[in-house]
Amino acid sequence: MKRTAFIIGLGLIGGSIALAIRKEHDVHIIGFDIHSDQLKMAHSLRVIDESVSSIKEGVARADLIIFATPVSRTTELLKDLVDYDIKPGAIITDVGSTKRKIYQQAECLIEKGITFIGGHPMAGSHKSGVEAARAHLFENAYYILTPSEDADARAIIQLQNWLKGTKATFIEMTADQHDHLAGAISHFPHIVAASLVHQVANLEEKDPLVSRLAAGGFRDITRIASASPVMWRDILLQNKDSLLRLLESWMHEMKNVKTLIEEENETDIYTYFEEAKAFRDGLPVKKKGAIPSFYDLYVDVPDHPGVISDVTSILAQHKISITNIRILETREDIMGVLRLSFRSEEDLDQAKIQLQHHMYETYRL
Ligand SMILES: NC(=O)c1ccc[n+]([C@@H]2O[C@H](COP(=O)([O-])OP(=O)(O)OC[C@H]3O[C@@H](n4cnc5c(N)ncnc54)[C@H](O)[C@@H]3O)[C@@H](O)[C@H]2O)c1
Ligand SMILES: O=C(O)C(=O)C[C@]1(C(=O)O)C=C[C@@H](O)C=C1
Repeated sequence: MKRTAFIIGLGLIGGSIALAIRKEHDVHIIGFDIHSDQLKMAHSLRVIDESVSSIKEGVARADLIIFATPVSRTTELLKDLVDYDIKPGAIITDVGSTKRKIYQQAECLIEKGITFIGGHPMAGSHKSGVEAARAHLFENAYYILTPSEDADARAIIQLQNWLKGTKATFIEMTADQHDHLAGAISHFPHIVAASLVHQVANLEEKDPLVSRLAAGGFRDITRIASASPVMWRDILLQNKDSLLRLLESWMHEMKNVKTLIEEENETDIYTYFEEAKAFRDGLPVKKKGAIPSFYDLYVDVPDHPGVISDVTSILAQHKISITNIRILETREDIMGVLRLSFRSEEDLDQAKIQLQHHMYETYRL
């Protein structure tokens, strides 16, 4: 008989996990979402096989239960689980971006002998909803698991086996360590991105030209500010302590930068950027972690008509698909830059070879 997976919250991540599970397992997937349109959409996209009208009903039938709701909802929903019938041997997990509060809430399940292993696939998008779900979303990403100290090693392996279709790399840590690290590389950058957008929005009231000028760099650094406000409100509230500490140290750092500019300290300003560049350039590019989110290749292109169709036709001739294309800069008589995004490392490598063969200068950041 087919095993059953139950996904609660059929948005971007719940949908992507369901698709990844289906890729590797002959499984019956049931789903629940408070928004009936998401549930219907998940059904018609074949993300789930069946919907249920309550969490209690799905939980009673499932071998694997995955909470893919915003983190504050997950904490609340876990509370109710203590009173529900759960199949012996069933594994419960979540995909939330914070881990400590969820783990604390799950402790009452763990004490009852129920297997709960917190999880966080470290990849995503600023898009929401099941329509944006993709089976390959987590390919090459880290998938953090936060099992309790005395968790059964076999259950951890079983969970990894359920999730092997994600093609992610599993890594274990405590919930506290997770929140500390995710605070620095994911949650805090989100606050910075939103604050930059606010700064420009405030300026726009005085000079509407500013948003028309907001191009490459501003758009790159603020992409994530387009993500779900519900999801990010919850993350900030659940990782309050780490974020307050990070804000303090950021403000201290900004004060130092302010002094460097006030003093026109050429040497130290240079060193500030040089050290940041060295660290950023040294980050692993092949791993999908916080950086980069996509397989991006940059191509220098002269600013003349037909160049974009030349690049795309070279790729088409070699059957290399691009998932996105963007012109980052074109000014008269100046080289422009094309940013091409690919689905996989292999596509990117092939594109690089073919474009270089046609004398295009390519590079990765
Ligand atoms: N978006 C990302 O980049 C990303 C990456 C990794 C992890 N996460 C985490 O994944 C979880 C889901 O995020 P998402 O991006 O898929 O959001 P989403 O908005 O696309 O999906 C969330 C879904 O949960 C449903 N939902 C909300 N409250 C519910 C409830 N009480 N019961 C049942 N369903 C409910 C919503 O209707 C929605 O369909 C969050 O905990 C988030 O922190 C997000
Ligand atoms: O790529 C993006 O849009 C993301 O913001 C993804 C991102 C991240 O910060 O890296 C966002 C939150 C998740 O918990 C995990 C991944």
